[in-house]
Amino acid sequence: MNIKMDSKNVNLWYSEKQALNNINLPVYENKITALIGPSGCGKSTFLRCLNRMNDLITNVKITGQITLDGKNIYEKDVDVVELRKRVGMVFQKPNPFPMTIYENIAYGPKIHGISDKKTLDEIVEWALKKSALWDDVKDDLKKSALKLSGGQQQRLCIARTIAVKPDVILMDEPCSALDPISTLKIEDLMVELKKEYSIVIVTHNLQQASRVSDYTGFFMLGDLIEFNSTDKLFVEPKEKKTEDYISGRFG
Ligand SMILES: Nc1ncnc2c1ncn2[C@@H]1O[C@H](COP(=O)(O)OP(=O)(O)OP(=O)(O)O)[C@@H](O)[C@H]1O
Repeated sequence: MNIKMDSKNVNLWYSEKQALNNINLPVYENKITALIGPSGCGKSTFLRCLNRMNDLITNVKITGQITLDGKNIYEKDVDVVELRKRVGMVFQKPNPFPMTIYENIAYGPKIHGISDKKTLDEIVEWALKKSALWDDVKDDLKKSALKLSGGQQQRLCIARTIAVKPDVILMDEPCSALDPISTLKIEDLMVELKKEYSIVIVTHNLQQASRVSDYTGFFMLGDLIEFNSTDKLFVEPKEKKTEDYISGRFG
């Protein structure tokens, strides 16, 4: 099994406050990795380290190493725009751009230099099909993306992410604003997408982690308490803290 991204001794501080302590966590290729743990334990902070989204926050200090295909993404010569193309992100609240469905998807490829209309049309259709939205919107590509339902908007955001052909997709609680049916659709989509992408998802929903993920990391107070295959972590956790959390004793 190939390691797509790897983290070695990652520490992160927001000003004086340390939010991640010595995190070592692999992201396996074509697998879904779930990050779970109580509120404020550092899941989203760690997720944002994987495509350097924390660079946008002032007074953040990061030490350690995170690699993508063996290359340290924090090295000085790394082009962050190119990195975020390869490691895309889907946020908690669907955040389509206030433009048409078509333009939402074509936006990224255009920024990365594609201007041929036919190629863009093909990318839009491909990305919408991949994210199981094509049938819903194929006759409405010129409609504002903001008119879609919340679940459709989140699938559009996933389509927008894959339109630039990333290697890794980061998802920060992508279903927390959605109803149960839309949630199941996104979960099915993740399982479909892992055939081509490596996925990391932050979730508060333990059932969701156990349903969709192959690997799970359990965080607490900035520490990675346990990382294992999802089956093992949920069925026979090694750590007492993991067992207490997954059995609902705290969090
Ligand atoms: N921009 C920021 N500036 C300062 N501190 C921050 C910032 N973002 C997060 N923190 C702090 O870092 C710690 C980890 O937060 P983080 O959002 O990563 O946790 P989380 O596990 O994702 O939480 P939740 O499940 O509630 O989203 C918390 O104590 C939080 O207050």
